[in-house]
Amino acid sequence: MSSLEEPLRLDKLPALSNIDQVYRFSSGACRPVPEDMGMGNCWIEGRSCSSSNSCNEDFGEYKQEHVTWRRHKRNSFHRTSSLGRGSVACRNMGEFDYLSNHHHPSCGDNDTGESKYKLFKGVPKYVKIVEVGPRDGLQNEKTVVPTSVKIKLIRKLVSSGLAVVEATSFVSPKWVPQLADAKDVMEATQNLEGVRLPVLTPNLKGFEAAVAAGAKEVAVFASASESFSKSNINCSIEESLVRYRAVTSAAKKLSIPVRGYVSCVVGCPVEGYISPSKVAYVAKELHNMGCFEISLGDTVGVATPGTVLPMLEAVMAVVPVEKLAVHFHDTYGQSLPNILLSLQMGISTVDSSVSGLGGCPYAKGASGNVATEDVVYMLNGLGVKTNVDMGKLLSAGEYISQFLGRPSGSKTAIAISRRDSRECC
Ligand SMILES: CC(C)(COP(=O)([O-])OP(=O)([O-])OC[C@H]1O[C@@H](n2cnc3c(N)ncnc32)[C@H](O)[C@@H]1OP(=O)([O-])[O-])[C@@H](O)C(=O)NCCC(=O)NCCSC(=O)C[C@@](C)(O)CC(=O)[O-]
Repeated sequence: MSSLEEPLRLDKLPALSNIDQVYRFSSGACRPVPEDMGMGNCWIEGRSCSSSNSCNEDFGEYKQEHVTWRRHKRNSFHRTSSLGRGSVACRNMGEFDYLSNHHHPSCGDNDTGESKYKLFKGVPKYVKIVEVGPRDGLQNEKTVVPTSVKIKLIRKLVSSGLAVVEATSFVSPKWVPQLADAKDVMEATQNLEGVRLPVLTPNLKGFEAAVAAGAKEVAVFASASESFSKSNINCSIEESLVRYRAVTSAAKKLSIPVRGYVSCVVGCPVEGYISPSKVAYVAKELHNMGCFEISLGDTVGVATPGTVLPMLEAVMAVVPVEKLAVHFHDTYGQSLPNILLSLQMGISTVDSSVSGLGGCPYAKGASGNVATEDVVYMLNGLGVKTNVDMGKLLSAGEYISQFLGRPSGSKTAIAISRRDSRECC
């Protein structure tokens, strides 16, 4: 038994033998080609690359292709919503713009020969952010958030340029009452343009309800921990894989893309340390059944770069890196270093939650997801594109934090709002 109150002890962590290991994964901004989604239409962004993940080292033209939907143009950092005094609109973004966009050579640049930049070489030029705030963020709130607030939050997030916003879950309302309005949320948002709105489906019943409500993309969620699987979805890992094969096969018939989650990829609230081979097994099964992307979730937020590295190594041995995403909770404040390491290893899809909302109702003690604002700030600082307008993102975070009546969980949002209250008043 391990307690969430204590981080995984050093003696339980696999040794981080050599930072050079990271260089082996410098695959750059490899993106899946459209057919790789397995099901339905999809979009790709980035350079094409071979199945071996070894991108052409000529960091030339960065390609953007869109297949089925309109993309938002990248908005200027200065263009913000028109809120009142002290809010996003009155921000003097000048200094912040410099700090957050100050350019460091990333993988898109020619080698400067400067050793200090070598560590950034594997970092992709574009990172797709999967915003999970409306689902993961709100599923654990004590008070149920009204449907109209959820819909407004989703609209605000979409208007910030986020290309994927996980909208809700079609799970049992007895298990997660906060998302009992999934049908209404989906129906009100399904026609938003320029965005994908996946929803969680734990079984065929949820899948059918999601499709009936207009969902065009779904996600299944397995676990690398037997105990967590039982407490979260009331079945064993193997039973869950049987259910998910039924979902992916039904989805394939309708050309609906399915994302797969693996929870507890480093630690479990009951079992403690989870071995990388267990994570790799579940990830491979999800990939084999047709999931176009596998998101690796540190559900309880205990991971550090020292535990993320061997876990990713094991998973990348069985699932192509361009099909992987990372999903960190920030319980121990390790999300950003974990994300940076993941990027260095070639991963270019990151899950996050506006204002750092979140936590799983079946992972007691776990805190919210890494805040989207903090991820965007770090990526801007690395010179990595996200297509997210920080001003509009801050406005979405401000909106939901005000509604919930508590300060944002994003350090970036807090820093900017403190600075603005000094400068604007
Ligand atoms: C999986 C079940 C449904 C099994 O729940 P169960 O009780 O074992 O299922 P059951 O088949 O015995 O059905 C019980 C009742 O639920 C109904 N039911 C059955 N399925 C559905 C459905 N899809 N939608 C609506 N209702 C459903 C079913 O019709 C029945 O209704 P009753 O006859 O009692 O009135 C339940 O355990 C459940 O809903 N669990 C979801 C828990 C959840 O959402 N957890 C949070 C997800 S977060 C996570 O997993 C981590 C992640 C993804 O964020 C990544 C990370 O952070 O690491």
